[in-house]
Amino acid sequence: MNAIVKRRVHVAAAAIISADKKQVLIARRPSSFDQGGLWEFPGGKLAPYETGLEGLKRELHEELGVEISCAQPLIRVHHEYPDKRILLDVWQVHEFAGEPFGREGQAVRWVPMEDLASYPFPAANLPILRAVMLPTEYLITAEEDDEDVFIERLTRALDKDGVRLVQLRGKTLSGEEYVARARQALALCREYGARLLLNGEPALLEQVDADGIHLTSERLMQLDQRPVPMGKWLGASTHNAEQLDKAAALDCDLVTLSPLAPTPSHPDAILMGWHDFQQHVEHAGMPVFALGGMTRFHANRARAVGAQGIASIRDFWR
Ligand SMILES: Nc1nc2c([nH]c(=O)n2[C@H]2C[C@H](O)[C@@H](COP(=O)(O)OP(=O)(O)OP(=O)(O)O)O2)c(=O)[nH]1
Ligand SMILES: [Mg+2]
Repeated sequence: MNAIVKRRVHVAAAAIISADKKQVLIARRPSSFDQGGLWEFPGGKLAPYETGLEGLKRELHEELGVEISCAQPLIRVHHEYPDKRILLDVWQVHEFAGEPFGREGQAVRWVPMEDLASYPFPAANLPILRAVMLPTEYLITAEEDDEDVFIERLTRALDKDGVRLVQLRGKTLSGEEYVARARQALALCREYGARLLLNGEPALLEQVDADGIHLTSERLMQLDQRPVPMGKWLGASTHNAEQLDKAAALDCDLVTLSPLAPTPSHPDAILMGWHDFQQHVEHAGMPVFALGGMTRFHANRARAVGAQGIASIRDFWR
C-alpha cells in the first residue's frame, strides 16, 4: 500500500474584533480556492522564515489592507484534511489601522458573535468559533449555603468583575435546592448577558434551561457520546491527556485543565506546571481554561501558553 505523505501547512489567521466587542470580521474564500465558498478568518500560509505574528501582519495587509501592530494568541488547532495537515494559528486582533476590504475580491463581513455559528466554515474551524465566542475568565461558584450571600456574590462578579461565563457548583445542596439555585443564577446571568453551565447531570437542562453542562472528570470518562445537543455548551474538568482525549471524543466545547498552582481546597494535589500544561493545550483542539490557584493576574500567562484564559472560584468570589 502506498503511504501518503501529507503536506504540513502552518496558517496564521485573525479573529478581528470590532471596537464594541460585539462583532467579528470574516471573509469568504473565493470558489476557485481550496475550501472555496466557505467563510474563514482572514489569513494565510506562513513563509518558511516567518513567525506566526509576522505572517499574520503580512497576510492581513495583503488580504484586507489593514495594518496591525499587536495581536493576542487565541487558539492553535491541528487538523488533518485528506490532502494535508494544517496548524491554524489563530490570533485575536482588537486594534488595527485602515478600513478592511476584500483586496483579493473576496466578500468580507462584520458579523455579530451570536450569528457566527450560522456561517459555513471549513471543518477545522469549530474550535476557533468556540474560542471566539468564549470569554477569558470562567467563574466557578463556591459552596454557599446562604442564598442571599450567593446572590450578592454572583451579582458582584457579573457586575463589577464583568464575568460572562459561570459554572454553578453546589455539591452540598440537595437536588431540589440545586435546581432552585440554578433558576436564580440563570435569571441573574441572563440580566448580564452571561452564560451559565450547570455542574451536574445533562438531564438537569430539562428542568433549567441553562446554557449548558459542565461534567466532572469522573462523569466525563463514563460517557461514550456527547450528552447535550449542539446548541448547548458542554464543558468538562480534566487533569491529564487521557481525559483531554475523551473530551475531544465527546466533542466538548471547552475544558478546564488543573491543577496549575496550589489551592486551599486541594493542598496536596500534584501540580502540573506550565510546561506540561502548554503541551496538553497544544493538542487539546478546544478552548482550555487553566484552573487551580489561578487569579486574573495569571490570565496573560495562561494565554501566552495557548489557553483560553483562567477559571477560578476564589478570585471572583469575595
Ligand atoms: N485563512 C484561513 N485558512 C483556513 C481557515 N480554516 C481553514 O481550514 N483554512 C485552511 C484553508 C487553506 O487550506 C489554508 C489557508 O491557506 P490560504 O489559501 O488562505 O493561504 P494564503 O492566503 O497564503 O493563499 P495562497 O497565496 O496560498 O493562495 O488553511 C481559516 O479560518 N482561515
Ligand atoms: Mg488566505
